[in-house]
Amino acid sequence: MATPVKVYGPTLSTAVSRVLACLLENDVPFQLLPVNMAKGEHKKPDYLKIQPFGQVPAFQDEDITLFESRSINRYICDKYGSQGNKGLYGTNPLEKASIDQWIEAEGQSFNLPSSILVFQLAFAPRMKLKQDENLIRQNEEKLKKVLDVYEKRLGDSQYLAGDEFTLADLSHLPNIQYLVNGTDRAELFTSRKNVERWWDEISGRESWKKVVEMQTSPPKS
Ligand SMILES: N[C@@H](CCC(=O)N[C@@H](CS)C(=O)NCC(=O)O)C(=O)O
Repeated sequence: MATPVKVYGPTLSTAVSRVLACLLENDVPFQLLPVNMAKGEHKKPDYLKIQPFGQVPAFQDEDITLFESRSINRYICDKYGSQGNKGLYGTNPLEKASIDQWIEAEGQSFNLPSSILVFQLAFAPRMKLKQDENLIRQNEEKLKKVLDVYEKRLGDSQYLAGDEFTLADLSHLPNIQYLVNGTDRAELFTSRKNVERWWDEISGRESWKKVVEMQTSPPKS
């Protein structure tokens, strides 16, 4: 049997959970390796050898090491796509270009305001840090503008890159999960009817439900 791929980092990390969702979609066996971020393990020389920016996740498959969750996911689909969900990263250049376009939209437009809100609204209170109301307001406005674009797009097609669930939709799951279920800002999504329908569909996938289960009851290490 092939050696399981390795994912380094905690399941609560949005970038780690993005990779886990992709592995589960593709039925790829994996081993999760803990990185204790509270103790700064992600900045230690041994870890920096596999993730030079000192962030999670890092990923290993046989003798290759990768970082950047969205690139890792493209690799997983290219290599393992035939084991599980074949359509996640398209089957021809045009499909791939459309999926890439929406993965970029997620990475370049959606991710920054949404991850600032996740940190400020979900993590800061848990960490007993003071919230920055200005930053929250500014990023809420930015996110609303992005979601207005999504609302229009999702009125024309079932998913972002067309009528199939793809890596582009999957990439959004971690931040929306926190905003809808871990803050009082769910309305950003539920007040937009196409976005709400889309969120219900993508968050209802078995793969994502498993990731959320892993986040709420992480395996004992
Ligand atoms: N673009 C990277 C972002 C990774 C990232 O920001 N990871 C966070 C946790 S979700 C982290 O490691 N933060 C600690 C740090 O930046 O020092 C990816 O998608 O993999």
